[in-house]
Amino acid sequence: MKIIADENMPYVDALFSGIGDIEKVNGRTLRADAVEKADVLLVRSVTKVNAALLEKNTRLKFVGSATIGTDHIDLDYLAQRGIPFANAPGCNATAVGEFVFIALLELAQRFAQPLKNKTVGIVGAGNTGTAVAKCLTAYGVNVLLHDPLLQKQGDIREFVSLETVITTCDVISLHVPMIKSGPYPTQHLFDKTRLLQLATGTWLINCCRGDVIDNKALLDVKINRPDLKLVLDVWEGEPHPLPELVPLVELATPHIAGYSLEGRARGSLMLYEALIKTLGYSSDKPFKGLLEPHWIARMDLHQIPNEKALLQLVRFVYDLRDDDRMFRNQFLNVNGFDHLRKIHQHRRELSTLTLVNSGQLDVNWLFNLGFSGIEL
Ligand SMILES: NC(=O)C1=CN([C@@H]2O[C@H](COP(=O)(O)OP(=O)(O)OC[C@H]3O[C@@H](n4cnc5c(N)ncnc54)[C@H](O)[C@@H]3O)[C@@H](O)[C@H]2O)C=CC1
Ligand SMILES: O=C(O)C(=O)[C@H](O)COP(=O)(O)O
Repeated sequence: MKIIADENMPYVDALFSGIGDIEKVNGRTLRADAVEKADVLLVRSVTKVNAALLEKNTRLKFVGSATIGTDHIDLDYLAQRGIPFANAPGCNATAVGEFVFIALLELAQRFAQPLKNKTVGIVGAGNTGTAVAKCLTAYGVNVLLHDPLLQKQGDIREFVSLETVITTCDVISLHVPMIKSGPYPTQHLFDKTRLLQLATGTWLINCCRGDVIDNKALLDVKINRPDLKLVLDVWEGEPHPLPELVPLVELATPHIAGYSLEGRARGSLMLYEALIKTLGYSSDKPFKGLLEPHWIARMDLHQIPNEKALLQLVRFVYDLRDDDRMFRNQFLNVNGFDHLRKIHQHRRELSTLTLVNSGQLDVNWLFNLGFSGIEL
């Protein structure tokens, strides 16, 4: 069996080598000739899987995408050809949740505006939006959710309108899929009109898809609104973001909000499990066996951390400023964006740091936030 896998998908050898011969490819430049002989195709968000890519292939038994987003997959075409498909919903939710939380702690310190006093509006309350809400709620931040689809489906959480989010929230974090049509499209959901409605001093975060914000309009608005603070992990026109926009963004990263090692390992493992189910085999790969232990084992807590100390604590695990710095140095290089994504190996989740509570401190909120904990 021939397995063609994106070279940026970790743990492919550990998981799939017993199933077939693996060929690793650049997913961004993948073309029909290269997948002609594939029995299994494993992709990431940069590969458009459609009739043009698969026209020469008559043997494909499975397509997997190690992502939650499926906007790069022609699902109707796969269904029409009877090719089983799986993606990896939720694999990177914790990573995105922690990324947004850490970004907000960074902005709070930078602008001396405590995060605790802010109201955060989350647009799209699925896997990643819920993970952001979990971190913020654990820390005691007020959160408002907007998700008309979940609201209609009877989700018991409280929801507000998009207008309420835009006009009343101090922070807005976007977590919707890329949808071009239908009753709730998200392409340019934040167009010039909505961007102009943002309240003074709003912090706007986009970790879902670049096209959810009209980036040209954002540039125009931001030039005249220094009060707006932006965190962008995703960009229109990836891998070539608008060059004038990047310097105006507080924290700028190359679509890596979901790139914890744990999140990426979960994505590969979910595809492995879906493939062996499709083939009728049984699973024998434990998640824990895939990951290397983290270099920080445990840390003693002697007092309850304030917001500044909390930021120092999370920076031990993941310092978002490193990714921001590398991005600013590289984004103008032709392959800079993709290069940074390819070499991204340095991020773990908060659970890799065990906090030892030897002083009977009231720190359950830290464990709810994601750190591992031991009570002595
Ligand atoms: N930057 C990164 O590394 C990552 C980006 N993503 C992107 O984020 C998106 C969301 O991821 P998940 O939360 O895991 O997906 P999800 O499918 O679990 O949640 C998306 C939510 O958005 C809601 N939604 C859809 N249209 C909406 C609209 N017009 N207004 C408000 N809510 C709407 C849906 O009802 C759903 O609850 C993905 O589709 C993907 O494009 C996801 C993971 C990592
Ligand atoms: O899950 C998604 O959807 C994402 O956007 C991934 O986190 C990142 O996508 P890749 O480009 O690495 O597949």
